[in-house]
Amino acid sequence: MIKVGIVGGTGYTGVELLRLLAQHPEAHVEVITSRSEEGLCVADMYPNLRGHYDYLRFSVPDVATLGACDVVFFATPHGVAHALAGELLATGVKVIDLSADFRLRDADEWAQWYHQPHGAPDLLPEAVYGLPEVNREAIRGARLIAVPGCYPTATQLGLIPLLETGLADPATLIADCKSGVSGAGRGASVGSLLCEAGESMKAYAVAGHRHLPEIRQGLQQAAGGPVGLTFVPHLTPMIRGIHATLYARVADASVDLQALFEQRYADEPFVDVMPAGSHPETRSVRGANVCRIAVHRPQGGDLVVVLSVIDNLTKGASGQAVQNMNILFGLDERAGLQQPALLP
Ligand SMILES: NC(=O)C1=CN([C@@H]2O[C@H](COP(=O)(O)OP(=O)(O)OC[C@H]3O[C@@H](n4cnc5c(N)ncnc54)[C@H](OP(=O)(O)O)[C@@H]3O)[C@@H](O)[C@H]2O)C=CC1
Ligand SMILES: CC(=O)N[C@@H](CCC(=O)OP(=O)(O)O)C(=O)O
Repeated sequence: MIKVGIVGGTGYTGVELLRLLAQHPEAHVEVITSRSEEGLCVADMYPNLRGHYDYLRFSVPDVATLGACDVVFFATPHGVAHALAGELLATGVKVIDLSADFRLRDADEWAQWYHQPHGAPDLLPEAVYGLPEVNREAIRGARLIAVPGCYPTATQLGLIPLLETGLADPATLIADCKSGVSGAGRGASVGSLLCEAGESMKAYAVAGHRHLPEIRQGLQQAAGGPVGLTFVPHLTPMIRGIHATLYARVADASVDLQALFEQRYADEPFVDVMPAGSHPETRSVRGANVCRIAVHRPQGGDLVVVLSVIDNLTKGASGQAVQNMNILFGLDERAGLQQPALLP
């Protein structure tokens, strides 16, 4: 059994890790932290987990306790993994970070977007960006994984088949993305109130969102050169889900895009290329570690529209983190992740 520690057990991604790991055949959660709920039984906070973690109580983050685990997930705000990852790695623990702390290769760029100095630039060279569909081999040998963000996962999976093949104009990409409210974390905020977010929809961070450099970094790797990307996130009245509508110019009308996407993801257990003409819904991925994609070329023109949906908490965070753990420890990549979506 893989001994698992989770730092940040009271947030949305922390409890999603617990939900997924409860069914994992090879992993056992030994430590879960919360500074605010120290001593509380996990099942007392989360009744849906009663019967699964009756032995487990929240404890304050402590390197000695976490250091007895085989792998530690960070489900914490930015900066926490910077402070603790180095010490844990030194004790031989593998670290899988769900925050953005190690996603950008460049420490200065990270500091610019996250408005604080990078807390562990010495660890950046060994951090592996945990998008299995691109970096599976590097993940296998890694000690430190940076799990991609939710918008970046949906956007990159939707666009990379067009960029890797050189088909899309890399200078004119557009990602028009909608997120459920849980993307903003479990902390109380006016913008997340039912009466605020439940009856409205809005764009935000149009001038520049911190996922822009992360998405750009991944797309540039796929394109093998610079990309021009417009990324506009929106907050929508649902609790979970990302819907990315992606636009790219593809001049070559002879290419069978459906076949291209099907071939690119033929061996991927968690990317579902839907039949031509499909309109994937976020409800069809709720609770499932899957990205469903549909590719359209309206009126046969040169503007291609890719629709990409994920659950922000599953393929967009905790499910992808468990997928990384499975690869890291040489397990079946699907272990603990094969449940279908909750809704049709
Ligand atoms: N929500 C989402 O859809 C996604 C989130 N992410 C990323 O995952 C991370 C967690 O997100 P989410 O679960 O939504 O966040 P939440 O705000 O819901 O939860 C944060 C957790 O971190 C703990 N925490 C906060 N500050 C510290 C600290 N200084 N030291 C130790 N623990 C701390 C909190 O517990 P306590 O204060 O009790 O210690 C809490 O359990 C974030 O970096 C987020 O950006 C990534 C992809 C998608
Ligand atoms: C709806 C909403 O607020 N979404 C969050 C992004 C989701 C997320 O947590 O991404 P990181 O892991 O990169 O922080 C936001 O826009 O900041």
